[in-house]
Amino acid sequence: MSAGPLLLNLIDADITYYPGFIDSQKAAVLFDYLKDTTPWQQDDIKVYGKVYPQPRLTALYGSGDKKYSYSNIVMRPKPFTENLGEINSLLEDLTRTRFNTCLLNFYRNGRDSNGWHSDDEKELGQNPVIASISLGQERIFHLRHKKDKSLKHTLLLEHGSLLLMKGKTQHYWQHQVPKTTKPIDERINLTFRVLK
Ligand SMILES: O=C(O)CCC(=O)C(=O)O
Ligand SMILES: [Fe+2]
Repeated sequence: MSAGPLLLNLIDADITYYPGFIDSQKAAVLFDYLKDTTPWQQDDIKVYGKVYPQPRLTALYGSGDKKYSYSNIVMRPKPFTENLGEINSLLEDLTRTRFNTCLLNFYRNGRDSNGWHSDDEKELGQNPVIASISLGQERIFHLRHKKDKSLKHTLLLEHGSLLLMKGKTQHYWQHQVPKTTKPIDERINLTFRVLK
C-alpha cells in the first residue's frame, strides 16, 4: 500500500502530493510508451534577451487548437492520444476539473531542468488548477514564495506520483526542477492544464 495524499502545509498555496497515483508498473509502461512515441522538440527560449536551447524536451497535446505561449515560445497542441485521454479522465474524477491541455517535459539527465517560474500565463486564468504527473527518475521540486523569501519547500517527485497545484498557488509561489551533477536517469513529466 502506498501512502495517502499529502496536503502541503504552505501559506498562500493549495498543493497536494499523491504518491502512487499511477501504480508503478503501469507508470513504467507509460514512460516507455511516451518516450518512444512523443514527437519531442527542443525549443529556444529567450531569457533576459539572450537565446538558449531549453534544457529539456517538450511536447504539447490538447483537445482544442488553442495556442500556448510562454518564454517567447508558441506551441500548437497535437490531439490528445488515447493514453493521455485516459489519464485525463482519472484526473477529472479526482479533481472535478476538465483539463484540455497537457504539456510533456522530458528530462534526459541531471543537466536537464526547469528554472524558477510560476504557471501564470494569462491563458490559464486567475487560479489555475495544474495536475503534474511524474514518470521515471525521481527529481527534486523546489517551491519558493515570491514575497517572503524565507518561505521555501522541497519535495521529491516520485515515479507515478501526482502533484496538484490550485487556488492562489501560482500567484504567490514559484517552482523549479533544479539541475543535479549526480548521474541520474530519464524522467517524463506531464502537466495537465486548462487553457481558456
Ligand atoms: O517537471 C516538473 O515536475 C515541473 C514542470 C513544470 O513546472 C512546468 O512544465 O511548468
Ligand atoms: Fe510549472
